[in-house]
Amino acid sequence: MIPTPHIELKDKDLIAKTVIMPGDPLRAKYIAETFLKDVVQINGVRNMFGYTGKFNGKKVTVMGSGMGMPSIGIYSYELFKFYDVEAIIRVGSAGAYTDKLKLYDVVLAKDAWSESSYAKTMGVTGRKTLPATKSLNNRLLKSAAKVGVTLHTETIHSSDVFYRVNPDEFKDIYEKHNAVCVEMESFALFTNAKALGKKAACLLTISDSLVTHEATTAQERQEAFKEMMLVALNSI
Ligand SMILES: O=P(O)(O)O[C@H]1O[C@H](CO)[C@@H](O)[C@H]1O
Ligand SMILES: O=c1cc[nH]c(=O)[nH]1
Repeated sequence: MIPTPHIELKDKDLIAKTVIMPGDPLRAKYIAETFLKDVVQINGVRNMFGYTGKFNGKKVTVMGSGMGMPSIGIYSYELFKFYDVEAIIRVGSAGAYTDKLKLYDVVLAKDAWSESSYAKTMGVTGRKTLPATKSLNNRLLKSAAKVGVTLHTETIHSSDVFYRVNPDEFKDIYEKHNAVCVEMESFALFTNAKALGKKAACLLTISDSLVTHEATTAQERQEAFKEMMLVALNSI
């Protein structure tokens, strides 16, 4: 069934087996322009830009997911199911729930805890915690060691809500679920991987802290996450 409703490409060979997926489509463009050679654009529907190119001679696709679980749910499902993608590595920003994490620290999600009903709705599990794919995480850990980046391998919180009525709720989530930071997509990504027998992982750079209230600018978020991107690219 290609093209799909949200990806316009007719030739699935133009999409690599591994897709690196930031939330922001402009970050996808930046990664393609900065790190890849022989780049072709593979999607522009709804401005959800995707590109395929070569990194160190290896084919890789980078494509935006949009924000939140419904959005990454659509794109990751179409890539896994209809474009024969085997692995998706999300590269995102996250808010720290503990002062042990500093701005620009890089977290590798061991698993994602969520209040979301996404996994239940998909018939995958009623559990609220889903793991990343271990073999893919091991590849990312090896890559990080090679490029000299420290990864904090931890449980993360995948939230349906960015603006909470009670901004202090994060303290409870940190204590009860050991989730060290918050983002908004991994739980759906891990669900789709499990549903379709594929691989998924998530690297996050700390962009702000709910504890200290420090924050990065939008421009910094778009461009300054090079360490995480190099870990993802060198794992391929
Ligand atoms: O930087 P990205 O990948 O978009 O990730 C985080 O940033 C967005 C919120 O600002 C959410 O998508 C959250 O998961
Ligand atoms: O989802 C997110 C991402 C970054 N910072 C937050 O507070 N939440």
